[in-house]
Amino acid sequence: MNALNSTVITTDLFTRGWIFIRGVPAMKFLPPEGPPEIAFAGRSNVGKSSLINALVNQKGLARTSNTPGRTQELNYFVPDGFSGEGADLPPMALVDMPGYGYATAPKEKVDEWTKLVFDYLKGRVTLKRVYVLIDARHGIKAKDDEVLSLLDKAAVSYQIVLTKTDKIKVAGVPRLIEETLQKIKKRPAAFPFVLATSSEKGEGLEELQAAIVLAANGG
Ligand SMILES: Nc1nc2c(ncn2[C@@H]2O[C@H](COP(=O)(O)OP(=O)(O)OP(=O)(O)O)[C@@H](O)[C@H]2O)c(=O)[nH]1
Ligand SMILES: [Mg+2]
Repeated sequence: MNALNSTVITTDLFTRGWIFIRGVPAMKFLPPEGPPEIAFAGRSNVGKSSLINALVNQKGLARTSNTPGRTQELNYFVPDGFSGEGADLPPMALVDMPGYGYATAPKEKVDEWTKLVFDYLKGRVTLKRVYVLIDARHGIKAKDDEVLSLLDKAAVSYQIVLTKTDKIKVAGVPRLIEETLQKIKKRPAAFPFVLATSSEKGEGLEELQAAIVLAANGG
């Protein structure tokens, strides 16, 4: 184990500036496996890019849009201040993913990036945790179930994060968490806690930051 690997990651990391380092349009363009990667997956428009921006408190970092299909590559974000040369690697990377399900883009392109999402999720050694985002208004859909099954099969640790909780009644949140937990309780790779967030209102972000830090530290 070198000095870098023994560095303990803390939530202070989220108060630094973060930068975009690479957009990956196909598996062969992935960076060499190194720092732990934490990925954000979910249906198009569920709020993946917005959640990354909210986590690092930088509105324009990941591009967001009302039109589903905004993110079309695996976009890598890391804390600033690491050269990436030699042992000076960032302690972790957040990976924003294209959405699955539907998108305002030609079918060929959508098929291409859906394949990229699935290949990355099942085949990346340094992928430490996947946050699967579920819109609080819609709950788990068939396409989400497909992704959860893939992650179970590949034994990739994942946790469900409800998004856009500001769009439902406050009283509905605990009920939705409970319903979602019931749906995933038999899934072997699912973390048995469901997080509820609103990027818009800044809710649930500290819990998610703490969870990410634990995952990146290998916990
Ligand atoms: N009300 C509300 N709107 C949100 C929230 N998070 C995201 N949105 C909106 O939802 C839309 C989609 O957000 P994105 O972050 O671009 O979603 P995405 O999952 O990255 O979408 P793709 O890259 O297209 O797959 C945007 O119009 C956001 O402003 C939230 O917490 N509350
Ligand atoms: Mg996006």
